[in-house]
Amino acid sequence: MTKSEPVRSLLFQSLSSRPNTLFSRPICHSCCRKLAGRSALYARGGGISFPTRTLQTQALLEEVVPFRKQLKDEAKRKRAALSGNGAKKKSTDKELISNWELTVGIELHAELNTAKKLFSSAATSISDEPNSHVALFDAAFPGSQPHFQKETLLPALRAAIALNCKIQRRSTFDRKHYFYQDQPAGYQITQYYEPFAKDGHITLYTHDGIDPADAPSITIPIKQIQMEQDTAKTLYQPPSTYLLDFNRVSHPLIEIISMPAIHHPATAAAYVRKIQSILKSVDAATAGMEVGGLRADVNVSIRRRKDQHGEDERAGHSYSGFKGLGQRTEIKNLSSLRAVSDAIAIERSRQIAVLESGGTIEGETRGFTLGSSETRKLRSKEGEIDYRYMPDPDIAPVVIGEDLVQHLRDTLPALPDDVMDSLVKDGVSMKDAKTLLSLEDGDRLDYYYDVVHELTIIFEIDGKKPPKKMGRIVANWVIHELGALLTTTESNFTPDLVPASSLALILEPLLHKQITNDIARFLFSRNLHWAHSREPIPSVPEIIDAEGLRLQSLSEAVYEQIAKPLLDENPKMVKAIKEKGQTGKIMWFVGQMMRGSDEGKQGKLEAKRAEEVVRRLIGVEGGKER
Ligand SMILES: Nc1ncnc2c1ncn2[C@@H]1O[C@H](COP(=O)(O)OP(=O)(O)OP(=O)(O)O)[C@@H](O)[C@H]1O
Ligand SMILES: [Mg+2]
Ligand SMILES: [Mg+2]
Repeated sequence: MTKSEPVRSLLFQSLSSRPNTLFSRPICHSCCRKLAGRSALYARGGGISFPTRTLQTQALLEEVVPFRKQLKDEAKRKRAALSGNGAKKKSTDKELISNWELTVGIELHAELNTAKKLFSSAATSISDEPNSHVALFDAAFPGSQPHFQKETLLPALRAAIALNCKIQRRSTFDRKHYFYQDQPAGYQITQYYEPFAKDGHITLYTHDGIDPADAPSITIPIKQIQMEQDTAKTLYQPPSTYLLDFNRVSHPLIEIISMPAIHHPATAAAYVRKIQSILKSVDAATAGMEVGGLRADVNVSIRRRKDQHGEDERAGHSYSGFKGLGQRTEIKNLSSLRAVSDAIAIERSRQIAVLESGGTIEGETRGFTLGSSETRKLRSKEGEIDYRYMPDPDIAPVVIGEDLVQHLRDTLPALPDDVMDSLVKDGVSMKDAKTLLSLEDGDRLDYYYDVVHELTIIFEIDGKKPPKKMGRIVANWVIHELGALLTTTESNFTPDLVPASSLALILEPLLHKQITNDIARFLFSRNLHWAHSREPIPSVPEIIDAEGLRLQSLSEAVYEQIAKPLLDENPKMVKAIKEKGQTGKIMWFVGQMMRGSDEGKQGKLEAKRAEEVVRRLIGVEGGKER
């Protein structure tokens, strides 16, 4: 919003006036980003660049190998060293891992889906021109005051309710002090002493991708959720330039803190994935990990398994009632599910190696780059800054009424678990239900519902009951048939590619066996073609009628003509069915009819009628209603 000169010159000053030597110690959450005294800094506002490189930095730059390259080279070297004795190492690793119990606690930072920033009326934006939405307070202009934007509470509350937290009637904001170039005030406003939500939990199931050892489900307690400000975004321009985009400064965040109750890397990733989908489903946070909308800090410790060495062998650390934990290290700022599980597994191996060789684990903050074979020390506990938390004197306590909480509870959108249950009830397989929930951030699921809705209306108008397998068939088309078509036409999914109403008009005659699968596919691809060519589209029923695509129901005689030769060729099977009552073999004949005949291949045969004919010809009546 404010594009005024004072703010721009402030951005310039706030960077250039700070001695660069301070950067040699990266501080706090998003800070473990590679800066460490190596970079030139620029703040760019509205297309203007302000060079702010200090003399010290200039001197350093001359001899510096870019940090990212150093990491890559190191990882390459490590991988090469490991590859020589890979197989043997893997089996010893497994043995060692089984002696130690891993414990993980996760801090998740999610950008809330709000129009305004946390303490100013500047707009939140992730794609606008850099530094175009910066209020005086966001840039820490002296004398500027925070104005808490109450609306930002709503998505935070929806998230907390969805994560089963107790909403605190009164919460407060505190200052967490640290210095870094992406934090203009020199402190971050967060909720340290009295967060707005506590004591939540989520349950993860096998289909969420948890480790088999946690099957069939595991409940992870959430200690608390707090609101806080985001920091500026640092844009790295190799080899040594860092640009700062202050649009992100003070974007409202929630930090979701889990208890140390996760014991497997896969479960940790499943936890993050599930929280991401819950936040999306209640419209609390929409931006995914790939754009930095969700960032994870993982805390990792290990302890010897109880059954081998007894209670007293256990380490003596504790956290919020969880006792006997090992010393934790914290790996900051992970931005993909893969990075979460890899970093944990790699850090576990490192800690095991240290303890097995008689060493001790130091409390450290570490970093991890995806693809690397190791976590990397950023700073030790002693080097840790004292955040000097203090209540923010400029922000009044937040008081949340029970009526608001109840209203949000009553109007909360369906959560992923509920959606999954209802899809499965509609006949969708668990696998397809999961796929629907995950594709295009839920857009494919919305498309599925639109198609089902359109079909329901068609059936209502026709005065018919929707067939039981409608959900399964729609899911199949929305996922697999559409997926194949998108691949062959190299298109990306959008809901208007083949409008839901058109797909419903294709599926209605298919469900009634009035057209074959092949014809339905043909109609589907024709619709997609029209969508691309932007020609006027004839309606689906018009094409079916104009081109005579509707199936005429085949006579009993045709079914018999297909079945009889099969029965004649397989007298032993017929005997087994007739004399030994092996009726399961009837479906073998049905399968042969459906797959082996021209009519079957064209989708003109109905399995149920084929079964009836086979039973009648063999003389075995009955059969399950399908
Ligand atoms: N011994 C341990 N092993 C594994 N995880 C732990 C251990 N002790 C604490 N944790 C986890 O570490 C996290 C601590 O987060 P919290 O925000 O309370 O503190 P912090 O990391 O010191 O603060 P911040 O990083 O926000 O400045 C929690 O998720 C908790 O479950
Ligand atoms: Mg924390
Ligand atoms: Mg932490």
